[in-house]
Amino acid sequence: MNPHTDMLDLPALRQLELAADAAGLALMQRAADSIAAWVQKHYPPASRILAAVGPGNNGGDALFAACRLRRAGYQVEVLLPVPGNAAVQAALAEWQALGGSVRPTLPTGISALVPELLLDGLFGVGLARPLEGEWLHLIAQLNSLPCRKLAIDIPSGLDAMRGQPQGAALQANVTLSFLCPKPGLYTAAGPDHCGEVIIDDLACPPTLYPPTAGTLALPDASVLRRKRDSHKGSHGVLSIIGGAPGMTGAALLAGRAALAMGAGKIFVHPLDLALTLDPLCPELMLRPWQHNLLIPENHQLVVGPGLGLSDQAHAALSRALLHPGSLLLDADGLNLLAADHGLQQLLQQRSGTTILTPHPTEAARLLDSDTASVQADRVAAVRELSQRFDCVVLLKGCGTLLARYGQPYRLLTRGSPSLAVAGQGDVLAGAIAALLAQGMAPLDAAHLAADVHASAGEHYSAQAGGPIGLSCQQLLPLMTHELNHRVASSGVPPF
Ligand SMILES: NC(=O)C1=CN([C@@H]2O[C@H](COP(=O)(O)OP(=O)(O)OC[C@H]3O[C@@H](n4cnc5c(N)ncnc54)[C@H](OP(=O)(O)O)[C@@H]3O)[C@@H](O)[C@H]2O)[C@@H](O)CC1
Ligand SMILES: [K+]
Repeated sequence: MNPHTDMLDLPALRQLELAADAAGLALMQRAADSIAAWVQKHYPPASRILAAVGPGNNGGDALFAACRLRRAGYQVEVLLPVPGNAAVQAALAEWQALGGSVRPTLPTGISALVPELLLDGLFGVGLARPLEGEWLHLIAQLNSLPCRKLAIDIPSGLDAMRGQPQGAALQANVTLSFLCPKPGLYTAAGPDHCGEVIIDDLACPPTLYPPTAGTLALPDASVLRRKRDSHKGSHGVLSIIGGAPGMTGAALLAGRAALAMGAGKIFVHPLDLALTLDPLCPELMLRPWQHNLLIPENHQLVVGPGLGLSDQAHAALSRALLHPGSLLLDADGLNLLAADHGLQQLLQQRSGTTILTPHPTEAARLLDSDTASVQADRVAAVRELSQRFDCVVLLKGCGTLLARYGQPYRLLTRGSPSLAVAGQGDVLAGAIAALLAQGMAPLDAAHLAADVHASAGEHYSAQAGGPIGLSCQQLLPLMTHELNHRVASSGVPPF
């Protein structure tokens, strides 16, 4: 267990808290120390701080931190809307012994009292249901304060495991989270509510942690290191089936991305018979799809970019599912699969690994569900898909998730809205297949390719001054650069 990258399910997190309590670790005091240390690092003494204290231990963290900050000379106000639990009462006794008072509400029009920093300690991982009534009003009031906001453990109102606001959620600039990362900080609406995320393990010994459920740790890229004594055949072969009339660009983009990510040889089999050359990327070998097309076993096969839903597309997918090597299904490859139990049976009989790369709506079709339900619990959705289809699954969207049944799920912390444009799914499919072709294990290939893709999107935003206007052609060189960098910095450093 690495407490900075590994994640627990909620029952396991509760188990850890109990174990720490039994070991006499006084985690709440450590949490308060951590909050006070962060404030002292960023704000000079005498700064105005407002601590919003909720009814549970999250409130206890905030109020004990308020005591430390008052002692250190800060001007601290405490907002305590309801009487809290025993921990809050203990903190309150200390606060009152220091001469502090509390206010139950925020006055409206509080311009005289605007703090420089809000400590958000209303709710943490104990949020048990959607917020209602006065709590909604209070979150709105706090969000409208023109000051920076530090969320304690998790922005109040945000579901720590799912990343969804429950009625409303605090909009933080920084989130200081304890013991281990929580998936809700990084997926769905989490990143838009958390700001910068800092993990403090509170010096809790790794031996106390229960088994992990998921991880933020990235796969090692050293398997992609190249020998000087290598040739194009050393770097794998892949075939792409897709590119129906009107959608030929999708298959070409997948092929170009595979080239940018280092695949040795790339065949594109468009369903549009008129497409025989990519003039911008003549390295791609275009062989229009025919019903008797035979894909050699050693080819990594991608089916879906621009495939369409025609009878011909269906025939291409049926045949592809018999491919003995690994197979990646994307876009209409997934939509055809979702709509046909016969194809699903063929998938279950496959001997090679299959990777599914749905966006949330495609995932919903595969699960006979709807997009909102998938987004409401993205971790559950990706795990269920990987179990139901016995595949490696990559669920796109903010905080991309990956799962293979029986292994900890993986979660990407990187990403950029620059990638929310046409063609990026095709690029990602080609990129994953390229890493498979070069010998990476399927889950690692999908994970590393997605992270390189996400990082390249971040680099674009930084270079272009914002996320608008990214084309696939602009992204590919950034991906190549990022991948080379990952490989060069992997494994044992060279002399
Ligand atoms: N334990 C430890 O070792 C450590 C814990 N730590 C800290 O504790 C936090 C977890 O504390 P926690 O379990 O007390 O839960 P917390 O988030 O404060 O809220 C629970 C309270 O909220 C209430 N409530 C819930 N939903 C509600 C709603 N919709 N609307 C209104 N009320 C609602 C709920 O009431 P009830 O559901 O019982 O009615 C209960 O009163 C964690 O995030 C971290 O900050 C750290 O110090 C490290 C060590
Ligand atoms: K909070």
